[in-house]
Amino acid sequence: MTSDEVLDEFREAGALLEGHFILSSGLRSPIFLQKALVFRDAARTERLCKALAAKIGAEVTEELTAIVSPAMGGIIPGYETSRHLKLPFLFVEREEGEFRLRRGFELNRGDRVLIIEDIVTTGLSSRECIAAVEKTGAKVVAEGCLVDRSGGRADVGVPLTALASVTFPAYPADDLPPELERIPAVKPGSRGLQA
Ligand SMILES: O=P(O)(O)OC[C@H]1O[C@H](OP(=O)(O)OP(=O)(O)O)[C@H](O)[C@@H]1O
Ligand SMILES: O=C(O)c1cc(=O)[nH]c(=O)[nH]1
Ligand SMILES: [Mg+2]
Repeated sequence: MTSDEVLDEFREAGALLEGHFILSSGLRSPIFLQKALVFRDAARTERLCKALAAKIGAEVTEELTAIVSPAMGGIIPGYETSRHLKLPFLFVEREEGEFRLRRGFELNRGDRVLIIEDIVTTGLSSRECIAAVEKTGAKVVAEGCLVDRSGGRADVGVPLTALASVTFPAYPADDLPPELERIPAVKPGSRGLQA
């Protein structure tokens, strides 16, 4: 699957949004990939994650024992990719702002983990997820994501396999172009949400 074909899946799902968005990192962007609209279609999700699993199979030669994804966005693609790679699937979720394994999930020193993310922008959420996994003594071997919207510039600290690599603009909040200043900003993601 090419990057254009992956973006077409987002477009067809109505998930390629234009406006003024506050990203998880705090950066602002005129484009947002609303992955939830992709994941509401199981067949579309399967197509994307099957292709991601195949790309990971070709690029990651080291043995893997588990997949871990960061909630919320990573859970559905992580689960679906685990089905194709035939690996156990776990997720980390935020507790007082920090990613942790909960719900009886455990990893140990022998585990060799693949992280699966939905979208990578700055790589901050990926690095936080990797730190949480490594606290258990497990080793993070590689990461896969559906879309790397940094066009390969984000450094997650392990080799990253992106099904699509694209460059979408992102700006610091205090350095917005005039066309964004004019639109009220919305924050679609879950980081910082209060219960
Ligand atoms: O590479 P980054 O700059 O960290 O941005 C990408 C992250 O942002 C989104 O998560 P978000 O925290 O918005 O919450 P969500 O997973 O609930 O959508 C997305 O799911 C990635 O985890
Ligand atoms: O950087 C983000 O927070 C982000 C960007 C994007 O396009 N989609 C998303 O879910 N999160
Ligand atoms: Mg996320």
